[in-house]
Amino acid sequence: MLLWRSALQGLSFLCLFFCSRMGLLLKILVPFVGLVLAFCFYSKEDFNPEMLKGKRVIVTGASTGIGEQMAYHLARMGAHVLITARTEAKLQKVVTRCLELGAASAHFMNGSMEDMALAEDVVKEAKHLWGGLDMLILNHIGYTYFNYFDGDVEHIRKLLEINFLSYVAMTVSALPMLKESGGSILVVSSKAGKIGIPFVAPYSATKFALDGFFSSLRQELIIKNISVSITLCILGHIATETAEKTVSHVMQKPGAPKEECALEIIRSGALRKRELYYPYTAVRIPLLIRDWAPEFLDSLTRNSLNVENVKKS
Ligand SMILES: NC(=O)C1=CN([C@@H]2O[C@H](COP(=O)(O)OP(=O)(O)OC[C@H]3O[C@@H](n4cnc5c(N)ncnc54)[C@H](OP(=O)(O)O)[C@@H]3O)[C@@H](O)[C@H]2O)C=CC1
Ligand SMILES: C[C@H](CCC(=O)NCC(=O)O)[C@H]1CC[C@H]2[C@@H]3C(=O)C[C@@H]4C[C@H](O)CC[C@]4(C)[C@H]3CC[C@]12C
Repeated sequence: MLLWRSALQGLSFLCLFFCSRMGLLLKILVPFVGLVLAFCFYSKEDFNPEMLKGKRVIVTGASTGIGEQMAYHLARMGAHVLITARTEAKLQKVVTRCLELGAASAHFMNGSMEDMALAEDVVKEAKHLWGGLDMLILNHIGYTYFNYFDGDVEHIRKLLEINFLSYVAMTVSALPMLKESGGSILVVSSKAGKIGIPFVAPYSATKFALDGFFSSLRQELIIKNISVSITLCILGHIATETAEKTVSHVMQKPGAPKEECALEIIRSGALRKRELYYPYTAVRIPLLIRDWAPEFLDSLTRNSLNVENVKKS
């Protein structure tokens, strides 16, 4: 089977390479290669929602968007959830809904992840509530603009605190409990954390940092035979309220559904996948092109946006 998959992958790469030169890539081979690779890599392994029953799960950035939907899926699966964000009223509503949906328990802690002490306190609260932790879902992001980089280095520093260093701080605090439970870390990242996308330079820097840190940490856990999985979730455009408000004027297609995205993140973490690509074709194909024809990918990405609608600063 492995030989079969390697042969298919090699054939797919060759097709991509030759047809990218002949300009056929866009119309014929991208869907074909996407299907082939989806067949190779994306078999619906047997995920069972029962896997999450009674599991103790922290979800950050869960007052709205993808994080909110992940909380609801976990509740339906009978997990214990501890959710975080800044807005207490929204968190309270999500907790109430989680209990209605069947969560084994549901609690929240509100505050900004600019504060590393909060990052650590959330993990301490999980220990206090449950005596342990099975899954840490790192999902929150700070506010970012979608425009030409304006030279504001302080914005990048602040975004690194919220989008990257707080993820590291929570991981450091949670690792002892995750080692004990053989648990999982799910790191929500972006296509903008793997390839160059215009108008998101500060945000993209924080997502690339996540890949570097957690991919290195995963290697160390394997070397030390520590059974804690790390799943890096590479997302394309998802139809959350914030994303639609931020980019609807430049996107040529609607975002993917946040509910399905949330379920795929949980599924990939429960199956201890190395990486999740969602939507599969919109994310996996560009990553394959990235290393074979980077300039071609850059032009594809620019052409996918209504660049003229972004005001030049
Ligand atoms: N939507 C998309 O197109 C894509 C999303 N992603 C990733 O998916 C994840 C979720 O995105 P999405 O659901 O769209 O984001 P949303 O903006 O919908 O949600 C962000 C969450 O983070 C919380 N948050 C914001 N600022 C802070 C802060 N300073 N400290 C703590 N929490 C904070 C928000 O709550 P509150 O304001 O109450 O604090 C909210 O719960 C992110 O990691 C994002 O990078 C990746 C690719 C595409
Ligand atoms: C515009 C990006 C997608 C470009 C692309 O893939 N085009 C080809 C195609 O669509 O097939 C978006 C990919 C990632 C998005 C950004 C992100 O990672 C999350 C942020 C979430 C925040 O709430 C709003 C803006 C985001 C920066 C979001 C903007 C759109 C993307 C860059």
